[in-house]
Amino acid sequence: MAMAELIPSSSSSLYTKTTSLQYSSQLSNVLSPRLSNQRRVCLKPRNSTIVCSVTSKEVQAPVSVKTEDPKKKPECYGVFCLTYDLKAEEETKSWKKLINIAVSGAAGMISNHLLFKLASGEVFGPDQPIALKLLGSERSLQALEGVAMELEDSLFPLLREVSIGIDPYEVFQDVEWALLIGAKPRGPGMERAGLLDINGQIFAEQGKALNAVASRNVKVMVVGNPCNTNALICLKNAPDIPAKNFHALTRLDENRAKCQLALKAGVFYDKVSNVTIWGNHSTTQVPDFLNAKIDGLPVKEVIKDTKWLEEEFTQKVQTRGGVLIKKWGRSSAASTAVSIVDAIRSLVTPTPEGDWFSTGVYTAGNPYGIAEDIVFSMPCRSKGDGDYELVKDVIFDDYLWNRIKKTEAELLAEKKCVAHLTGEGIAVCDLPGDTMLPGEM
Ligand SMILES: NC(=O)c1ccc[n+]([C@@H]2O[C@H](COP(=O)([O-])OP(=O)(O)OC[C@H]3O[C@@H](n4cnc5c(N)ncnc54)[C@H](O)[C@@H]3O)[C@@H](O)[C@H]2O)c1
Repeated sequence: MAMAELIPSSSSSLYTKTTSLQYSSQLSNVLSPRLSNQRRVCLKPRNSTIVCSVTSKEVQAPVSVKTEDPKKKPECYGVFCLTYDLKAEEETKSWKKLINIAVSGAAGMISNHLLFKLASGEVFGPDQPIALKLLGSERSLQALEGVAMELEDSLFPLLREVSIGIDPYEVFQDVEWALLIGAKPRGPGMERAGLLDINGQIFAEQGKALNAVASRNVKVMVVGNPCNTNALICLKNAPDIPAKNFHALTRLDENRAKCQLALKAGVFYDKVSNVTIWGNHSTTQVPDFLNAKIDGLPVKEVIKDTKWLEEEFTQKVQTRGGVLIKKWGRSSAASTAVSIVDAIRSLVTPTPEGDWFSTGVYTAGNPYGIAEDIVFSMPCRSKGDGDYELVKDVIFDDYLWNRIKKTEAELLAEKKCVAHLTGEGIAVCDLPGDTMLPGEM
């Protein structure tokens, strides 16, 4: 028999808490309305509290979720306010322990693709139940509710909890993964330095929040641009979390590079491996064709057109995002979400023998001679435990090394621009040219 209580929180608002109920036998009912003898009703009068109620033959219990003061505890949403006896479910289905995943910018375009992939089991596997903690901005709070409604209506069996909020200190509580997508786009006439500052502040605050309330082994994937330097700011503000746990997303660039190499070689893209993106997620990024392979052979043995590799290929990958915006009228969202999935899966599944993947990571003790104390995309391998190691057996030639130095110089300059956000003194911003982010015009 199910029961629900309406519990006043310490503040003026009310939160729904359905307490440790004998809900396990009714789980499938909730997830599968065809079988259900329950009915859930949610009402949100204009400018007021969302009121949900669950009714069944046995239960008539009001369930309430407030929205009045957005700076409060993250809300459980609708059907996700019901709690179930997960233990019984785990026993029957051999499910793993629930993991908490925070997604910021959850009402944005990338998240609109990503959240449904996460909830479907495509990312963490069909035996991994998840809780989604959605962080939005004040402006996007209502849209966040819309996202939560779509998640409800999708009836994902693995999605056990959804909560929404705008305070990272609330939303990041106990999270094991933090996918930091939310950021401000560069407005017309805004300098890159301005973007670094405005978004840097977001990531400084979120770093502090992660440090205060997240799992001590949280893995952080920074997507919001400029993502390398945002990741640096974030990790500097989270001193109690290993710096190694922070990533800047460069997997989309790797995927784009693989596609272009496949196209030129006339092979299907699954034949392309060992592609590294070195450096910054900007137009100084270096897609490495020297170490990449096609069908197990060095790219340069398959594509003999060095001019194409050095000029066209490199430039195509670097500017792909901008070209796509011109065609689409908006920046890449679906392929970015796919690349976030790829990036996470690369950390939670063992890397195939002989291959590697690119991710922007903290350069502490790197074997290549790249400047320390920045976030730089490099080749990595993982045992599938969420951790990674840098690949040692890569080669460099003058072309590759000169390009790496250029992207390194950009990241060192960006770092100086945000010194006020990393606790390293006064910011001095002298960027070597106003490079575009791949997602910009
Ligand atoms: N690293 C990459 O490969 C890559 C690729 C594409 C886009 N991006 C970047 O990802 C970011 C998001 O892109 P999008 O297309 O989803 O943008 P979007 O504008 O559709 O969504 C961004 C969302 O973030 C929210 N937001 C803003 N500030 C926030 C904050 N402080 N906390 C939480 N949420 C906040 C906004 O309200 C909005 O809903 C951008 O910075 C974009 O440049 C990175």
